[in-house]
Amino acid sequence: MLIVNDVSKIYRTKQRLGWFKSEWQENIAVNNLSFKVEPGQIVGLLGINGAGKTTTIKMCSTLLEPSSGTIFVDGMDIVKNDKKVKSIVNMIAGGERMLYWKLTAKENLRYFGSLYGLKEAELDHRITSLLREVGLDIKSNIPVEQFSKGMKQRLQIARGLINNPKYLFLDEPTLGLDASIAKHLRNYVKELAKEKGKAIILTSHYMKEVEELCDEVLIIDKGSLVMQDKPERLTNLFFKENTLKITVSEIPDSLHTKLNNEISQNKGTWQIQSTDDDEYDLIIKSEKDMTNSIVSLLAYHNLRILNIVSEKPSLEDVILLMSERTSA
Ligand SMILES: Nc1ncnc2c1ncn2[C@@H]1O[C@H](COP(=O)(O)OP(=O)(O)OP(=O)(O)O)[C@@H](O)[C@H]1O
Repeated sequence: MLIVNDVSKIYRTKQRLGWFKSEWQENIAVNNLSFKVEPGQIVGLLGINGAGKTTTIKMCSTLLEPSSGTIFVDGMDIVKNDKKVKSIVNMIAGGERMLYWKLTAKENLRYFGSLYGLKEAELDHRITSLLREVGLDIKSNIPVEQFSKGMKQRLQIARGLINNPKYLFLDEPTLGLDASIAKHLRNYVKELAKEKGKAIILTSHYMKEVEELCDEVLIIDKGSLVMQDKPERLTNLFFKENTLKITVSEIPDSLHTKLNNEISQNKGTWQIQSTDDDEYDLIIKSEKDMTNSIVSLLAYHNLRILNIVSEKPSLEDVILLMSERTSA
């Protein structure tokens, strides 16, 4: 099990105040954070930019030392037993970092594998099976600079698995990938947890990914935990509400009572906003999709509908809302 207990990380940076003056500034990136991840579990770590996700993942994967608090992996303190812990954890970041472009896929894996002190025969065996698992076996001798984005990302996955880690930290693993490759990768991540028993922490900006993969979600803001729950609960809490925006050329006052009756019957709220083009946006928030009934009402009163947009909040909206609530 991974146990993060009351962990904080403070970055100290030197700030220049003039030609001869500078002072140290402290930035609390992670603030008294505690959580656990069990084998076979996928935990989503969510938060707005700068919330402290990468710092948390870097500490769990021994790349950074906590300023205070403890992190235990399989009963080992990551600071006191960093060598042993390093051999059973790994981190995979989205994008195109952490690979040597001039080296082939095989050479990259050989290099990263050698850092874990794996024996030649074991390394050979692992490289061959990993390249097959990520579908790069026939491309294994091609320099990475000739790979597509999806191929590079698949190689990143193989690199992250080269030491057969029990604990895997995935930082935006599907960033920039097209839909089909991302889907394939999600299935693979699920398999790693559910069939191979790996404990996984995942950061992602995609709600679909979080819903599909995570057993539990942690939302952090300014380094502190603001919510910990099942992803379905997150969806139920925040994604119930539809926002319907109907743009019309006018809304006569006489229609207000009828709109109010219709919308309040459905426990919704509404407002009218005038636009720069001398038009009006009727904005309705309700759990039930009211598109049909409102369009019928407006059409019955001969109002010209110029545009209709119906949307649910995005993951970004939910995280922002959580952050706003905690700073209020
Ligand atoms: N090396 C560093 N030195 C100083 N401050 C840092 C350093 N790395 C991160 N920070 C600061 O720590 C805070 C948390 O950063 P972190 O990268 O962990 O956030 P994040 O949630 O991963 O953000 P993003 O979604 O943008 O990747 C931010 O305020 C950031 O500016």
